[in-house]
Amino acid sequence: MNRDGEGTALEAVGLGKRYRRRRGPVLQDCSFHLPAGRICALVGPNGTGKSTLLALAAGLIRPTEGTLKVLGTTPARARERFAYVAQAKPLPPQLTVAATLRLGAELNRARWDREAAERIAYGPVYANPYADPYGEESGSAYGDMHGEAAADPVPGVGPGVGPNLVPGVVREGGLHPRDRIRSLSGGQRTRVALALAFGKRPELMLLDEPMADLDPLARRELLGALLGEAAEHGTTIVMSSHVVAELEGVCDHLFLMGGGRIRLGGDPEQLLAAHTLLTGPARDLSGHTVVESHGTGRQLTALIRTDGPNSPPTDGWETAAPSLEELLLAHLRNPEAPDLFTEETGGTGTADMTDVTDVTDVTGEENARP
Ligand SMILES: Nc1ncnc2c1ncn2[C@@H]1O[C@H](COP(=O)(O)OP(=O)(O)OP(=O)(O)O)[C@@H](O)[C@H]1O
Repeated sequence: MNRDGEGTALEAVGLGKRYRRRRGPVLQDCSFHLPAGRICALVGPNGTGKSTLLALAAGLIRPTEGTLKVLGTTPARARERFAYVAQAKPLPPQLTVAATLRLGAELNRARWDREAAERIAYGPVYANPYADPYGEESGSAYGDMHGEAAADPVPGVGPGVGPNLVPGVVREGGLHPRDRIRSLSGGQRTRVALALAFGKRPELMLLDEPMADLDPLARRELLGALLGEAAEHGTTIVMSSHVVAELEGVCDHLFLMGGGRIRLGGDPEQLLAAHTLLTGPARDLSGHTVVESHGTGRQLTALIRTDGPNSPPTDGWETAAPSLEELLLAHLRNPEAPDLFTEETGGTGTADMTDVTDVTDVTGEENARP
């Protein structure tokens, strides 16, 4: 339990991962703490180790150094309690959607939530309240594996629409229980993979770029489902993403990865409140922690830390609160910006938000982008 009486979803201490001896480490001395019940966005440039961190948490690979606890124990011991959706979303191509969900149910007998899984897989497909999405005639997982799909008993309704469905209610891009995995688009596979994750009713969901190949409507629907799940069951969600705009207002926790570690961590509101965006004629910003600055000619835009001992300068600067996108972009542009963690998130050896007194004297000039 942490100081607020919450459990801990993830705890890394001195975590390191190196794939090949001759190559540099992907993660190095990475320490952080994620309280349970948060919806956490994991962001960072390509190749910074987001998938690696999620795979370590899922127990698919082992750390080279340090430890990563999942739900207070090792990933292996926590296996039943978390769900992991990989970027590649490997699913058995020969199975139907219904058989895949049945397999999920068989593998997770103790906790399977059929309704939750079907809600995600089929979305608003069913208008018939008596519909049985598994359809008795759709056969067993074995039958499906061996190509024994049932013939469509509703003549003229069209391919993929079965007897338990009201014709015309399968929305465009929607799934039917008897669709085979191999016939699905990338976004439709994502839907099935997320359905398996939801059906498991996990305490923790580890999602590697879950929204990448979904259309805007499906994104909205599935983000809504994730929020509902987290609110109703206190599920912790960790999801990597490159789409910063969709994270705003959804996540109540943020991890920015870079340089083999978490560079920014904590409640996005608190992280934003610790920064000010300045615009004005270029001049000396020494005495302030400048995260990043860039300018055209004599005009400068700078993101500075405002949680240090110095208040933001007011003389001639226009000041504004940064957006989440501006905060992240500034840190991405300047990998040298000092790390920042809200109090509850920082691991061993990390900066604490209450503790950023070591103000680096950086002028806008020195830190300007070329
Ligand atoms: N199985 C592997 N064997 C060797 N190197 C690997 C392996 N998996 C990842 N890497 C390397 O580790 C680094 C981090 O990769 P990772 O996939 O974790 O990054 P990422 O932040 O998820 O990237 P992206 O945003 O592009 O998905 C990369 O340099 C990658 O080449």
